[in-house]
Amino acid sequence: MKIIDFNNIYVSYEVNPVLENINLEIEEGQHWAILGSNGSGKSTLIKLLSNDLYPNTKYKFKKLIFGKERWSIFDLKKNLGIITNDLHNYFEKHGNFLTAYEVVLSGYYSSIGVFKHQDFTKTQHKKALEVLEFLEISHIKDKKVHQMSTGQLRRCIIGRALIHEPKAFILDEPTVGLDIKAQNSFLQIIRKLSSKASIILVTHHIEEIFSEISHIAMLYNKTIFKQGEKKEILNSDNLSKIFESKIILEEENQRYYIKSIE
Ligand SMILES: Nc1ncnc2c1ncn2[C@@H]1O[C@H](COP(=O)(O)OP(=O)(O)OP(=O)(O)O)[C@@H](O)[C@H]1O
Repeated sequence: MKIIDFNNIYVSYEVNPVLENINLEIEEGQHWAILGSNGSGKSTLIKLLSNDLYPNTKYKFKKLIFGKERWSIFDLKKNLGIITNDLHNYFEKHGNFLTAYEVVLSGYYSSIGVFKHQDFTKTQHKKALEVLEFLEISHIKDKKVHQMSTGQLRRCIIGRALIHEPKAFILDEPTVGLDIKAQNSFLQIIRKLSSKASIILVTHHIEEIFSEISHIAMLYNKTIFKQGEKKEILNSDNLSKIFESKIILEEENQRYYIKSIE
């Protein structure tokens, strides 16, 4: 089953085209990194996936998510855990009185917080605890959002999606704002998550491409410049092109890093 099956998609903001001729097929079980420089259209691509934006109907296109053309927002969220920093910021602003446990539980109603009229079953409560355990944040169960570190809140937000056991997660620059240690432990959590669901990691940080990532798509010049298996696509030439710099990429123990850039 294909998670994403896109063909000939164009997206414009008002009259300006931002994405052109997007063709992308992502199979269940694969893990992808979507790479692109600032302004290359990564966020736009995510908005397309979350149905916050629609393709330009001037062009004949295919846009299937799990084989379906139409989704209700709620059903889509159950299948596809989309984790953006907008959501993180929203919780910081409007949900800072919530505990870690409540943030996770709120996923059942896709609400910001839990309310008296919302009923949760025993199974749902149990699941919320399991999710906290899996994400290694059981110890902050009763901690409130305003007392949490950035990494802790981000894990809670993943937990909020994880209660639905989605088949795939789309993570938009998930390590923004994390220090080196927090970044590393967060990446370990994402790797753990990759045993449960497909990961689509949207980033411009090469060193975040963990070993389980099997495929790469590179956005450049409003379109997908290259895509395919990591070993074919992730190289100095392709990176130099999309970041418009002379980049030497190195790999050691399945970790990639930029050796030099001019
Ligand atoms: N609401 C909008 N209205 C008009 N143009 C927009 C809008 N949002 C984004 N754009 C433009 O679309 C292009 C792609 O932007 P997008 O945010 O998708 O890039 P990105 O790859 O996510 O960038 P970054 O890495 O900086 O987050 C940019 O040229 C941007 O200026």
